[in-house]
Amino acid sequence: MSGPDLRRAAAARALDLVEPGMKLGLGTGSTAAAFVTLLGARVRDGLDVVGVPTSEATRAQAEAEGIRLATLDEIPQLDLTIDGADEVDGQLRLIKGGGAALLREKIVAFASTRMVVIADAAKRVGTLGAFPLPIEVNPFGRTATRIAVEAAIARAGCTGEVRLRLAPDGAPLVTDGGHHILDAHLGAIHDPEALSAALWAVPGVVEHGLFLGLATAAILAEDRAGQAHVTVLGRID
Ligand SMILES: O=C[C@H](O)[C@H](O)[C@H](O)COP(=O)(O)O
Repeated sequence: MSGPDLRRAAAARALDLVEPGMKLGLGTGSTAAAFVTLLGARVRDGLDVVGVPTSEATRAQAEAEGIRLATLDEIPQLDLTIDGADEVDGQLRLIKGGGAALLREKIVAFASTRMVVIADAAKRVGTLGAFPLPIEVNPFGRTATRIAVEAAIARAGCTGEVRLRLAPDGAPLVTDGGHHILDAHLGAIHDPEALSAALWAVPGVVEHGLFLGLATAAILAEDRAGQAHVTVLGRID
């Protein structure tokens, strides 16, 4: 069973949570895209929902699917956000931002009553940090910010290298919000709360990819004897 099949299985389970009239946060990435595709089919069958996209990429996809969209200024409180993740641990703590959408994703998740993560079960980890932690920074003073970020990481008891994320053309990647991304290759984050607080103390850090206390459930899909098997962590109702 391929990755796309597993992503679709997790997305299909999440679609069961959607009810008519819901205000939805629409995540970013390949798994969230699978959900938007399935949601689009339901909308064309008559389901009435409104979505707030977490990236320009998701906005374009959702528009093409015919999903009614709004901004968080028009709808500041959402019922449910469905989004992917790069890592999820047993306490539903996440690393997100592999697709550089972490800032809007976190704003939308924070504005949602429920955030349900959908992912290939391979994203489940015992300890966060094998996936490089994305840290979104203002381009102004980026080198000074990077040095301060490295010091904050050390203060939080982590070690590793911090690298500027580049776009395919070799220039610094620019997020939807006009910022840059530093990827912290840490290996293991034993105290995510301490690292989050340390990063927040650095001026120039706009957001980081640790999502702590935001996800209410995770739907994880894995291959069992050629069939997609879905496991739910947390409360799905
Ligand atoms: O910035 C991107 C997001 O946080 C994605 O949700 C995350 O990278 C997971 O993406 P995918 O479902 O493609 O693995």
